[in-house]
Order: sequence, then structure tokens, then C-alpha cells
Amino acid sequence: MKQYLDLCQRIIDEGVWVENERTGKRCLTVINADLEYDVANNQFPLITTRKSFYKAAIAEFIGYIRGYDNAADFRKIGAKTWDANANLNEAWLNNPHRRGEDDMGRVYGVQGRAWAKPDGGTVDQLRKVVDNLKAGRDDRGEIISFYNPGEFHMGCLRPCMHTHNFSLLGDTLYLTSYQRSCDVPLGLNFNQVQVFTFLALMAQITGHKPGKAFHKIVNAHIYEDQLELMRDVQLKRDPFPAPRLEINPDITSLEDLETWVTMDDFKVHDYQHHDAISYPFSV
Ligand SMILES: Nc1nc(=O)c2c([nH]1)NC[C@@H]1CN(c3ccc(C(=O)N[C@@H](CCC(=O)O)C(=O)O)cc3)CN21
Ligand SMILES: O=c1ccn([C@H]2C[C@H](O)[C@@H](COP(=O)(O)O)O2)c(=O)[nH]1
Repeated sequence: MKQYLDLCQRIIDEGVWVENERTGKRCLTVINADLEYDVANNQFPLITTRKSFYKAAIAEFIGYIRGYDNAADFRKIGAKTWDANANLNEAWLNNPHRRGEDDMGRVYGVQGRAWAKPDGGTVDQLRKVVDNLKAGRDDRGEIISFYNPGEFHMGCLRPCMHTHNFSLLGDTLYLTSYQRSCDVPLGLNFNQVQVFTFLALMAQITGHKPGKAFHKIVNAHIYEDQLELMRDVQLKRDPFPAPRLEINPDITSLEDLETWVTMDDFKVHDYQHHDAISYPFSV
């Protein structure tokens, strides 16, 4: 929690105002932040200085794992997070590639599970990484990348957390995740949960011990209409100790994640938190 609060404070103390053309808003911005999560000791990095909706964050990530490309599918498993980008952004609404209500196009999970090859086939990046790790193999390229510049024009948003790189040292699994752009009040609250949970899940389904997850962020920002709430409300609160995440041990394969897993398979223990804060969202 301290590293999150330190980043928020650093943006307020050292941030530079940057105009953002896509949203039409200014962002107070810093470059480069390195966060670490102790998955080995189950120190779940849930924000405690406001109520955090961790089930929606996990649901969003399960949607990526399943290769979803439609906001309605995300809603069905408990995440409303793609409604606005799929249905309210003018540029995407006018994009000829958009296939109707709720379509997100070729974003995140589509790239992770079905990256288009020039010969007409597809690459399932996640399957390859799971199979290798399960066999105890780390070829130093256990990478899942959602970042496909050749198809940016076919999706509603470029991926923000765009690359996940797994590493095996003995029987301990590590994850390094890269994020190009980070909405610290809203997005990071979810992204911390997702990086942690991705390592915990991958360790569980490949039969390894989880180690640390490293989260590397490039552009970390607070939108101008979020600043007051962050500076004068959230940062005035004292954090509580980290809670623990319990994952149903019956989840043992990628197929389990693709088929029957729901948000009831994830429970958080000892979550003490302050009141919710509703931050403005920029489409
Ligand atoms: N401007 C912006 N910030 C983001 O963080 C973001 C995007 N756009 N677009 C794509 C996804 C969608 N994400 C989202 C979208 C909404 C919430 C959100 O509204 N969170 C609320 C309530 C969540 C709930 O009730 O389930 C929160 O208080 O955390 C969070 C992340 C993260 N990403
Ligand atoms: O997982 C996510 C997804 C999105 N965001 C934020 C970061 C930015 O504020 C916007 C995306 O805008 P771009 O103009 O494409 O950078 O969404 C996030 O923090 N986490």
C-alpha cells in the first residue's frame, strides 16, 4: 500500500501537466514507476484507503484470459469496465471495424489468445506459456503481449498493461508486467490486483510456487478532475494492513479458467478499508 501512496504523492509533488488529446483532459503526469507484489507471502495489494471492487478487477482479467472481445461478456462475469470504451467513445463509434453494440474489437485477450498470423492462422500466446511452464521450461521468452500496432485501428483502445513476462527460477514462478499508461486513481487500483492474481493463478495451474510480481509503469497520471479527491480525501487517510487472497484450489488448468471459474472462486480475507470514493472516469 505504501508504494501506491508514495506514487500518488510523487505525482502531486513532481507531476507535470500534460494535455491529452484522446480524452480532452489534462493529466498530472510522472514517468516511470516500479511496483512489487509479494505473492509468495500472499500480501494482496488491494487499496485500503478506499473501498476497492476487487471482484470486478479479477473478472476483467479472467475476460482477457478467455480472449473476450465484447463488453457484454465482461458484464456477465462481473466487470462493467469496458462499457464506456466500447459504447461511448466517439472515435470508436465511428470506426468501420466496430461490429455493433458492446464490440471492443481486436484488443487485449484477442491478441493474447488469437494473434493473427500472415498465413491466416492464429497464435495462442497464453497456451504456449502455460504448456511450457507446466513442463518446467522457461525459454526466456515466456511472454504474452497484447500490443499489436498492426491492429490498433481495429480496437477501441490500445492495451495499457500490454506485456506479461513469466520467469521460472527452480520451482518458483515470477512475473514482470509492463504498463505504458496508467490512470492511477482508477486503473491502478485494478491493475495491481490483476498482476498479483495473474501470477498466483499461473503458479497454481502450472504447479509452481509463486514468487514476486514486478509491475513496471511508464506514464503514470492523475486526470485533472480526479486530483482534488486524491489529494484532499484519499491521501489524507491512513492505510490498513494488506489483506489475503484465497483462490479456489480446484482451479488446476487453463481450461478451468476458460470454462467454469466465477468470481465466487476468489475470496479476500482481512480486508479493512476506508469508505468508497467515486472517481471521474475519462472515456
Ligand atoms: N480512463 C480510463 N481509465 C482506466 O483505468 C481504464 C480506461 N480508461 N479504459 C479501459 C479500462 C477500464 N478500466 C476501468 C474502468 C472503470 C473502473 C471503475 O469505474 N471503477 C470503479 C468502480 C468499479 C465497480 O463498481 O465495479 C472504482 O471505484 O474502482 C475501473 C477501471 C481500466 N481502464
Ligand atoms: O488497465 C488499464 C487500462 C487503461 N488504463 C488507463 C490509462 C489511461 O488513462 C487510459 C487509456 O488511455 P490512452 O490514451 O490509451 O493511454 O486508460 C489503466 O490505467 N489501466
